[in-house]
Amino acid sequence: MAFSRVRKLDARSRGILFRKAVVMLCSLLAPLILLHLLAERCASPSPVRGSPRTKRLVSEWSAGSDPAGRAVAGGALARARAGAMVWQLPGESPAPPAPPDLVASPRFAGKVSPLGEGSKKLPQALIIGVKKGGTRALLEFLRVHPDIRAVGAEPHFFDRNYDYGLEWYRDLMPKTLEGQITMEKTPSYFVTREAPARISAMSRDTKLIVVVRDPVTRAISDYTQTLSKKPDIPSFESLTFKNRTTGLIDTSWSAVQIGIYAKHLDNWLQYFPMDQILFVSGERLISDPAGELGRVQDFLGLKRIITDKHFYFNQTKGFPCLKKAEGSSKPHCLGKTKGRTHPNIDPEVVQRLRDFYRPFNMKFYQMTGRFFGWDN
Ligand SMILES: Nc1ncnc2c1ncn2[C@@H]1O[C@H](COP(=O)(O)OS(=O)(=O)O)[C@@H](OP(=O)(O)O)[C@H]1O
Repeated sequence: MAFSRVRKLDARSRGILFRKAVVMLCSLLAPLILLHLLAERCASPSPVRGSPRTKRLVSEWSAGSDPAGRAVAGGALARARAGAMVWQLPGESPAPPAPPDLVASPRFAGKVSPLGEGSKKLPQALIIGVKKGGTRALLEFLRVHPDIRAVGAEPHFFDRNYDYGLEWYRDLMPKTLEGQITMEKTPSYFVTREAPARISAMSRDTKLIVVVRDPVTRAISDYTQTLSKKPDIPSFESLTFKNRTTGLIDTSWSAVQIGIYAKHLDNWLQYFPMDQILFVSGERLISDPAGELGRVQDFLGLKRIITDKHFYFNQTKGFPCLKKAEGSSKPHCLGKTKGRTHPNIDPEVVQRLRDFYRPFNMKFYQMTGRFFGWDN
């Protein structure tokens, strides 16, 4: 009995001793393990937690950008510069790289303040027409110029919104710095009777730009746009004539009316001298955008900054596009409402319209001193 008690006590004390040893060992090892883990965490990059966007931003940042967020070689901007493929459609050749003077655009070299400095001014130049002439393309291309600032939407001030007053109009404008030109485009001005007097009242020095296009194609383009919104309208052929049998053209139909350029121009010449109006060929704006843009920059008294280096021809779109749009590093084509497929029109009707427009076109060539070649 005594022997067994001694043996029991021995076993208990051995157990206590063992537990104490384990506790001591643990308290010695724990800080060591903790130190080791911390050291490892500092040595290797931490996994990025959060949304895919956060992960992308962090990886772009670590791929190369300075602390201010400007990407350096290998970073977001560098990839975007080389990233014409973002816009590429299957089977399409990639957009050529943007010209270096675009990459280091003066726009981002302090001319336009990211802090929104400058003041809103009334436009010094307007794209007044014509509807479906290529006015959006011209404005988008001009906006690449660091000395041009323009409203994206059509203000329709001198036709629909005149009663709101000039202060309302000015307020729509973007802020500009000294030497920059404020612009807007509203193609309906060209055919608005009151527009020349109203624009002249704002400033007699306003420079006017009119993009003109073969009036027959323009009429079909106009009709195509209406058809896309109202598929139930009568055919182009039936809308063209007052009386199809006599072949009398319905000149009150706006699609026909707008193309009588010489008549509308007469109205403008009551208020503006010819040298204050520039006519841009809608056809050449497609076949040689840089050439037409050169003329526009000269007319606006600007340095020829927009050149053929800024454009590439997008085979799928079938139109010239910008290698880099304003304020962006990506290639940019106009949207799908620009460059629609036109319906087939009865060739006899097309010929009848050509005959109708010919004398007005001749007059227009004479007035403008430029032969647009619509009657070849
Ligand atoms: N680069 C480029 N990309 C796409 N489209 C171009 C371009 N240049 C000129 N065009 C022609 O512009 C036509 C539309 O003219 P507008 O912009 O003046 O139309 S609108 O009056 O503002 O609705 C549009 O007419 P449709 O082809 O009938 O759609 C185009 O032919």
